[in-house]
Amino acid sequence: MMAKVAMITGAAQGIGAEIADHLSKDGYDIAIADLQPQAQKADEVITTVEKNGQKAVFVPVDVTDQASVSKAVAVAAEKLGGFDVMVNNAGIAKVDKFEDIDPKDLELSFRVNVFGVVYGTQAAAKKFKELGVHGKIINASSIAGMRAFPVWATYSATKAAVISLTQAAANELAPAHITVNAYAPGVVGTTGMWDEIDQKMSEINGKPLGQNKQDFVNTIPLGRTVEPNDIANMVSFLASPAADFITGQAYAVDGGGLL
Ligand SMILES: NC(=O)c1ccc[n+]([C@@H]2O[C@H](COP(=O)([O-])OP(=O)(O)OC[C@H]3O[C@@H](n4cnc5c(N)ncnc54)[C@H](O)[C@@H]3O)[C@@H](O)[C@H]2O)c1
Ligand SMILES: CC(=O)[C@H](C)O
Repeated sequence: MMAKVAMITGAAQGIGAEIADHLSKDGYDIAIADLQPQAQKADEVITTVEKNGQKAVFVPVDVTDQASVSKAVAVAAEKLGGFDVMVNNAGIAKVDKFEDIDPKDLELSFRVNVFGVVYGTQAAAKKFKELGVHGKIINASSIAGMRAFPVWATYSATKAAVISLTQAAANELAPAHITVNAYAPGVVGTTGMWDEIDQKMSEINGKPLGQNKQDFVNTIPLGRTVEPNDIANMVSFLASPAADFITGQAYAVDGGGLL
C-alpha cells in the first residue's frame, strides 16, 4: 500500500523540520518545501525522514509566489505518488514599535505569512480534488494571532488573518471532505525566528538578549517554552483520522499562559 504524502512548507528547520520527523513516524512520505538556499539544511531533514523509514524529497518553493507554490505541490505529488496533507508552516516574524513599522517588513510579512497560506490552501485543495482525496490542510498561526502583543502588531495581524483564512477555507472545502485547521503556538524553543525577535526587542526595550523570551515564558503556567515536539504532536493529531471531523479550528499550543 502506498504511503500517504505530506508537504510541509518552511520545513528545512525549526518547527517544520520537527513536523516532518513526526509525520514520517506516522507513516507519511514527506515533501520538504523551503526556499532554495535552504536545500542543504533540508538534507538533514531528509536523512531524519529516511531513518524513520519513509521517502523524502526537497521541493524548492517561495510561498509568496502563487505559481511557485502550485508547482511545488505538483512536483511533490509526482515525486511521491500522492498528496494527502498540506502543512502551511513557512513564516517570518518582524517586530517593531507600531509607529516605526517599516512598510517593507509589513508587506513581506503578509506575503509570507498570509499570501503563503492562501496559495498553499488553493494548491492543496486543487490537488486533493484532482486525486479524489479527503485531504487535510494545517496552517501555522500563533498565540499572537489570538491576542496582539506590544511591538508585535505586524506579526499578530498576519497570524490573526491565518485564523480567518482557516475558518473560511474550512467552510468552503468541507463539502469536498477537506479539513482546514491551524496550530497557534506560544513561545517555541527554536532558535530561528526568535533570534531575530529577541535582537529587535532588545533594541526597542533595552533588555538583555534572552530576557524578552524569558519574560514571555514567565507568563506561562507550564513555566517553560513550548517545544517543537509539542507542536508536531498537535499537527500529528490534526493529520490523523481522529481529526476527520474537526475543521476550522485554531488550537493554542502555549502551555496555557499567553491567551
Ligand atoms: N518560533 C516560535 O516561537 C513560533 C511561535 C508560534 C508560531 N510560530 C510559527 O511557526 C512557523 C515556523 O516557525 P519556526 O520557529 O520554525 O521558524 P524558522 O524561522 O525557524 O523557520 C521558518 C522556515 O520558513 C522558511 N521560509 C521563510 N520564508 C519563506 C518563503 N517565502 N517561502 C518558503 N519558505 C520560507 C525559512 O526558510 C525557514 O526554513 C512560522 O509560521 C511561525 O510564525 C513560531
Ligand atoms: C513567534 C511566536 O509566534 C510566538 C509568540 O513565540
